[in-house]
Amino acid sequence: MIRAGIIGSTGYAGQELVRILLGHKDVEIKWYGSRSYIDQAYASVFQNMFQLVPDICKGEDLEQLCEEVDVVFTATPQGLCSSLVSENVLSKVKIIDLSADFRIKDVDTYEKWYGIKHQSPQFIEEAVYGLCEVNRDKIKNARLIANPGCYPTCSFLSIYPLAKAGLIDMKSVIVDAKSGTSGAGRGAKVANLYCEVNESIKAYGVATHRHTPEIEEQLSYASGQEAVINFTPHLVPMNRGILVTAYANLVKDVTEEELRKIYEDAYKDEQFVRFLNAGVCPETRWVEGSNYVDVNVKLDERTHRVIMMGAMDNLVKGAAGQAVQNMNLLFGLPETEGLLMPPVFP
Ligand SMILES: NC(=O)C1=CN([C@@H]2O[C@H](COP(=O)(O)OP(=O)(O)OC[C@H]3O[C@@H](n4cnc5c(N)ncnc54)[C@H](OP(=O)(O)O)[C@@H]3O)[C@@H](O)[C@H]2O)C=CC1
Ligand SMILES: CC(=O)N[C@@H](CCC(=O)OP(=O)(O)O)C(=O)O
Repeated sequence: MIRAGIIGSTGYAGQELVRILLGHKDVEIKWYGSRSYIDQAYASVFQNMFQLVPDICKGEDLEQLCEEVDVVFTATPQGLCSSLVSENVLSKVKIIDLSADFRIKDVDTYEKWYGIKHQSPQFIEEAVYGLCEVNRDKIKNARLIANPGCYPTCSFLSIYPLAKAGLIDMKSVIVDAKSGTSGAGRGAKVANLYCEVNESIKAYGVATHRHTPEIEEQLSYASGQEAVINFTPHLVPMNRGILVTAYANLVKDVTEEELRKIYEDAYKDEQFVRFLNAGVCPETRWVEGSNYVDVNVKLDERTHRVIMMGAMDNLVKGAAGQAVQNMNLLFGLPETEGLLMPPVFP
């Protein structure tokens, strides 16, 4: 059995990790980490876990946790994981960090977009960006995984096949993205109150959102060119889900059939990326509660642009599901273990 600890188990991403790991036959959760609910029953925080989780919440103590578990998930705010990780910790356990601390290779870029000082830049180079579909082999031997961001996962997987094929102008990419409010976390904020969010939709972080450099970096690796994108996220009145509609200029003439063949080839062996039939647009409701990303592509001959679409559950493939996918790779398990639950509907 793999012994797991979750720092931040009482957040939205953390509680989703608990739900997924409880259904994983090779994992036992040993540590339900919290800041606000120390010594309280986990099931008193999340009543859906009544009679399923008898454990109490514990404070964050990575040095002690290292002695008790094989893998630690940090589902905590930006800056916490980088303030805890050390050579001693990494010599004892695998760390899967759901925050952005180790996603961006250039520390100045991280500090500029996140507005905080990085606490352990010495581990950035070694950290592996945990996008399993692209970095599978590197992930298997890693000690420290930077679990990708939610918007970046959906944006990148929607665009990746054409970026890799060199068919789009990497300075023309526009990503229009929408997220349910669980993406903003469980902490109380006026902007996320029911009356502020319900029956409304708004853009936010326009031209300044911190996921912009993460998406650009990964698209640059995939295409071998410098990617410069416009990324505009929107908050929509639903609990879960991310929808991406991305646009780019084609750099050469191509048919819709050729575009579709590129996607088919890119994703034919990927269990969690579903390339939809022609004409079907991804919808968040068809992936909710699952680790699937649905993608599709459409050629607009009139404008000589391509439209790339994706839908995914921000808490599953965008956070906890992807973290478990990474854990499976780290421990030599089938990548899909514990993750094949079908989407829920309605
Ligand atoms: N929500 C999402 O869709 C996604 C989130 N992520 C990332 O996952 C991480 C968690 O996000 P999310 O679950 O939304 O956030 P939440 O605000 O819902 O949860 C934050 C968690 O971190 C704990 N925490 C906060 N400060 C500390 C601290 N100083 N020491 C120990 N624990 C602390 C909180 O504990 P307590 O509740 O007990 O105070 C809580 O369990 C973030 O880095 C986020 O960027 C990544 C992808 C998607
Ligand atoms: C709706 C909403 O507010 N979403 C969050 C992104 C989700 C998140 O937690 O960020 P990471 O994926 O980088 O971890 C935001 O825009 O800041």
